[in-house]
Amino acid sequence: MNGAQRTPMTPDELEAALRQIGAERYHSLHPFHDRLHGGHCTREQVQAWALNRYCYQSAIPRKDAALIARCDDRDLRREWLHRITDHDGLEGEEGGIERWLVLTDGLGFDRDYVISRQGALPATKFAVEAYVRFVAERTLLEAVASSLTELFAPNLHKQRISGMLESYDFINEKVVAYFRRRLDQAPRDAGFALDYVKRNARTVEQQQAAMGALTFKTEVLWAQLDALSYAYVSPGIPAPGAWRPGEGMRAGVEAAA
Ligand SMILES: O=C(O)c1cc(C(=O)O)c2c(n1)C(=O)C(=O)c1cc(C(=O)O)[nH]c1-2
Repeated sequence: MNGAQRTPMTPDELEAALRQIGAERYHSLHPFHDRLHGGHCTREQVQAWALNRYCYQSAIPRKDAALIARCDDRDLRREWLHRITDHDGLEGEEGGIERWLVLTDGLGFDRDYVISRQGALPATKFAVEAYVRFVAERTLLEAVASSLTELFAPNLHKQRISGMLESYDFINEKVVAYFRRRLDQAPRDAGFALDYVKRNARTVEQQQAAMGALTFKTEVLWAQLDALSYAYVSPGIPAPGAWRPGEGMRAGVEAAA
């Protein structure tokens, strides 16, 4: 389980090692999440979080397309494909990105402003693009393993749904629909990815690469919350050009807020 290890772990030992990475590093541990779920964010801080997270959401289908583009295995491509439509939607069936925009609508944002990503923090953009590039450039095993943070997402989403509904009068069932839907989607996707990694990471090197990919991904998520905290909590200095409270709202929303 460390750099000196010479004998590969069994698949179940590998799973335990991957879960340990989540237990130690997943962004559920970030103080921004306590603040968000515990009702201690201002409306502006919730707005900043949702605006920045749109960048992540909207890049996920590009990341999944990058994985498919380099995959010779037809079964894996078929299995991975629904991840794209889960986010982009299908004719007559809205996807996760639309549900995320319902959340930003509920927070008063103008959709074009959100979609333009012009107000996102530089660190958000860099972290998200690093994830897309990682998946495009590293081995397929690492690309699949980097999605394994989703193993840990459902607990976080459950806390988020109940915490935010309870704590904020500007959050309602309609705007948390994104997270309710992920409660079914994420375990299915993470279960498949975990099984793939357990079957394909057989050597010490492959197992270390899979663990490294998951660690990298926890850093992609953590860096986004660090940046958000610096810009909008303390010291509260958004980068030049990044969103400032009141910007990017739909006409008339500011007066009602
Ligand atoms: O709210 C969250 O904390 C959170 C985390 C993650 C994750 O762990 O990567 C994802 C999501 N949400 C999510 O909604 C989502 O669609 C998603 C896709 C992926 C991925 O790596 O393919 N992660 C996540």
